[in-house]
Amino acid sequence: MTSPNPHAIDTDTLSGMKPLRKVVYSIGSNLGDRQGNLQGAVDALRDTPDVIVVDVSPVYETSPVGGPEDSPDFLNLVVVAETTLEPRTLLERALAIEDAYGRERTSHWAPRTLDVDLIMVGAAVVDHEDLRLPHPLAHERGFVLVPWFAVDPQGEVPGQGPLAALVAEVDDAGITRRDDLVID
Ligand SMILES: Nc1ncnc2c1ncn2[C@@H]1O[C@H](COP(=O)(O)OP(=O)(O)OP(=O)(O)O)[C@@H](O)[C@H]1O
Ligand SMILES: Nc1nc2c(c(=O)[nH]1)N=C(CO)CN2
Repeated sequence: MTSPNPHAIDTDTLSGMKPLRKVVYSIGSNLGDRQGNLQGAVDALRDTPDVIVVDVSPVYETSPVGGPEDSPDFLNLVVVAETTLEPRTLLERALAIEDAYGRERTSHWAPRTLDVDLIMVGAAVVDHEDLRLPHPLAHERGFVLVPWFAVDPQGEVPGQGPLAALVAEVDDAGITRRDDLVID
């Protein structure tokens, strides 16, 4: 008779485990204390149960894409994390973090103290009015691709391909790395 394997995990335990998925956030601010707002958002993500922050990109100063003509420049960064949470729970948390930083929902693409967008959650594909994944514009936005590529050169936008190829195509005029602005 063989003795039981002390390292074995029973199948009930395994089937109850939620998969760990990669989640990528794009965070931007173009009003108020822009660096402080980004730092606050990163801290809030780190404080989120079941979200493990793996990488925080450098900060980039970026020209506004869309929005009013007099829109101020943004500071942008990207956070790469791992999570067992569902996309909708992640969205609720992202919106709560925006609200905590005084975000007023005025017009689409209006200047904002804090914008926390979900770019991808594993291989999830969602197409609802209030949640679209992967983010439908991520693959063409330099302010997302450039920071993301800096910390995750092997990354991919699901359905769109490797970051290395996407970043090579994107217009990076108006995107300046700000190593003087450090996020802890
Ligand atoms: N992937 C996503 N991440 C965050 N919000 C999303 C996503 N998909 C849809 N939304 C919805 O978009 C709303 C936010 O609209 P908002 O005006 O802030 O868009 P935006 O961030 O300015 O524009 P864009 O969608 O071009 O990034 C949220 O209330 C949310 O329900
Ligand atoms: N440079 C820049 N432009 C934008 C940004 C942003 O974060 N950075 N966010 C937008 C809506 O999500 C629209 N335009």
